[in-house]
Amino acid sequence: MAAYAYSTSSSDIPTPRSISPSASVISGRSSQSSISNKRMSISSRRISASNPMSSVDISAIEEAMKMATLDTHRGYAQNHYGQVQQYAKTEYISQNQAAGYQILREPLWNKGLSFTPEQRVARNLTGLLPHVMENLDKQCERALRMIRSRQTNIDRYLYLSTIKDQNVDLFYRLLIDNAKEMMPLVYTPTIGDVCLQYSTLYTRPEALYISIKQRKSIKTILQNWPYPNPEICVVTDGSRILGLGDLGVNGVGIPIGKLALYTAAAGIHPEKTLPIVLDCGTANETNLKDPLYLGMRSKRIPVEEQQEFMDEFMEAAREVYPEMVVQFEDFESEKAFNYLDRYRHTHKCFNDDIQGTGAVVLAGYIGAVNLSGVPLEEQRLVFMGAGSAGVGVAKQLVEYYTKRGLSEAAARDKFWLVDTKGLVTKDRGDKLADHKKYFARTDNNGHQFRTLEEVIEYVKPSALVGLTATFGVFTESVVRALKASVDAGGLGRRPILFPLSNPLTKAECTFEQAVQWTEGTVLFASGSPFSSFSVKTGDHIVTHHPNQGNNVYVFPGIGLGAILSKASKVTDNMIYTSAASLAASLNADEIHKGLIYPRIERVREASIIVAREVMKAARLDGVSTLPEEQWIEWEEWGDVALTKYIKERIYDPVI
Ligand SMILES: NC(=O)c1ccc[n+]([C@@H]2O[C@H](COP(=O)([O-])OP(=O)(O)OC[C@H]3O[C@@H](n4cnc5c(N)ncnc54)[C@H](O)[C@@H]3O)[C@@H](O)[C@H]2O)c1
Ligand SMILES: O=C(O)C[C@H](O)C(=O)O
Ligand SMILES: [Mg+2]
Repeated sequence: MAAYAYSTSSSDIPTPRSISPSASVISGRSSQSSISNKRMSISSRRISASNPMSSVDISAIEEAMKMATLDTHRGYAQNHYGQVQQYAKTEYISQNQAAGYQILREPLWNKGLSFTPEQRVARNLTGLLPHVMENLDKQCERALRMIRSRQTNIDRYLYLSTIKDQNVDLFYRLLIDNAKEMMPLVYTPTIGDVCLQYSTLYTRPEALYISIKQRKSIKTILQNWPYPNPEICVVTDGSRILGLGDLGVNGVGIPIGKLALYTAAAGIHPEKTLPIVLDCGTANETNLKDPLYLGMRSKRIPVEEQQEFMDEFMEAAREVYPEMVVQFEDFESEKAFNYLDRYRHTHKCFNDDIQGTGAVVLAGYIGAVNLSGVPLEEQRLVFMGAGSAGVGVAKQLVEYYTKRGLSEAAARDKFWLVDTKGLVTKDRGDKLADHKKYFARTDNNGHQFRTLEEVIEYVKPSALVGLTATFGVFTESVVRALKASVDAGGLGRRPILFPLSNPLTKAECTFEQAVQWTEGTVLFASGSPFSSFSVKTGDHIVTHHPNQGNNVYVFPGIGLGAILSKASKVTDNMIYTSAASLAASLNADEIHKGLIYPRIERVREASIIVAREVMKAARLDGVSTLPEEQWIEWEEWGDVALTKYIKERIYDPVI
């Protein structure tokens, strides 16, 4: 648990500093007295010390609130502090109420109806809340009823955001306990719609917004974040948001959503998460014409200028928050590859779309191959889409094959990548983007294959992966051709079909289509969630269960593992291990149902396994900076001890 000491010597603005270097700053279930509570207890101590009768004098409140809020973020704190003063000085509101009211207004302090009678008295909350005391489960029941009564998913999202703005514990309890229902609201697909309308839906800031015009102030802006020492940052420039293209600053919904899942799925304390959007202009004409658009109203800056901006951002981030892991998200492919190559050896960072997607699809592929009846070495894979995700996934799978004994050339030969111009070949006649060159085929004898049907006819694949951001490109004839090519011998071999594009409106085909067109034999995973469905055949009802092949199964565990192992960088092996451990995390029921990923309700359990194995990989690669004695102890006690260590450090709101 985090421990903080406040230096009061040189300035009236105390600065927090960790006094427990070996302890993680992720707060745990056992630590309901997280940093914010710590601040409050400091506040309360000072208040009661200054007045044993607990009638509070205004200067004590002022000082307490300074202690509570001025420690990290001046603008934010001054705002809070200003409000306290304002309330405290208002004729109709007593000084005691001011302190209590402030607690209820701070989403990280507010425990809603969970405050005990003692806490209500001690914190001047008496009468500010209805009489009942309710645990979080009860409060979730109320919230669920409200959410379910809303007509649209955007309305549900907005309701959830209101809860997040008021009571962080309640928001995360809801998300953790109702992952299947809530995740599609705070993440894909709803978050796609939210991003499209972000500038209209906007009510309050939830991220750092750094524009190219603020290049000289990046450090100051980072320091302005109200919570101390973030451990994980998700940053985008909004240039390729899901499959929706360039949304500019409106893309900030993605870092916000991903970080909500860092907390829900991996227990990273919400105070330790930092969403950032870099505003480099946008190519999106709709946004540029929208009078409410919140970003810079100008065209995207040139790639070179953004490179410099990015260098400055990465440098500033490392200087201001040296422990923070940076996750690159939804940068258009050229930048995605460049930034990953440029910073991966010098900064604690990884790219979710390239590496996270690579890992999650590898995990699903391992499971699917086991069920397919086609041995691993006989598999032939066609990828529709050769962008950051397509190439990232194909490379991860090549690594898997090489680890299983194939030469790199033989492994690479198993992949046929297709883009808008057809099969990617060396002699296609167009200038191939750098990231595609590795997979460009040379065995096509000068013939070019322009359509997916032609490619399937030529390759006879056993697996078809879609990362095109284009709805419906897996047509009936394509899927039927895939099935025919896999099971030409009538041996009951099953096709692997992964339409992975997000959100649902961009999926290459639907789950029902895939089942129908393959007579129920498909091994299916999609990026956004489809529902199970049942069909009656004769007396039998058969229920088909889809899989969600989304990087949410790995990025939270990769980030948590990197943080807890205090990794100096994120290595390829850490990413690879996340895939292998996810593939091994299915329970008996999931295996029995023929699933290839754990059910989404178990994403938190899976993330802990992934984090544990990522930590071990960090250690093996020599990038964990934890003390050696710690590792020796875990080696002695094994996974149980390491799992316990992780569980003790993760956020799990209770009461
Ligand atoms: N499931 C997941 O976890 C996950 C992870 C990352 C990305 N994605 C999704 O993958 C999609 C692509 O992401 P990206 O970063 O690779 O984008 P990208 O823009 O870098 O790549 C898209 C690729 O698809 C090709 N393409 C587009 N339309 C096509 C068509 N009709 N036929 C053939 N090829 C076509 C393009 O030429 C390009 O190679 C997005 O929808 C994104 O949401 C899903
Ligand atoms: O955001 C997601 O749901 C997955 C992925 O990172 C994407 O870009 O589509
Ligand atoms: Mg993404």
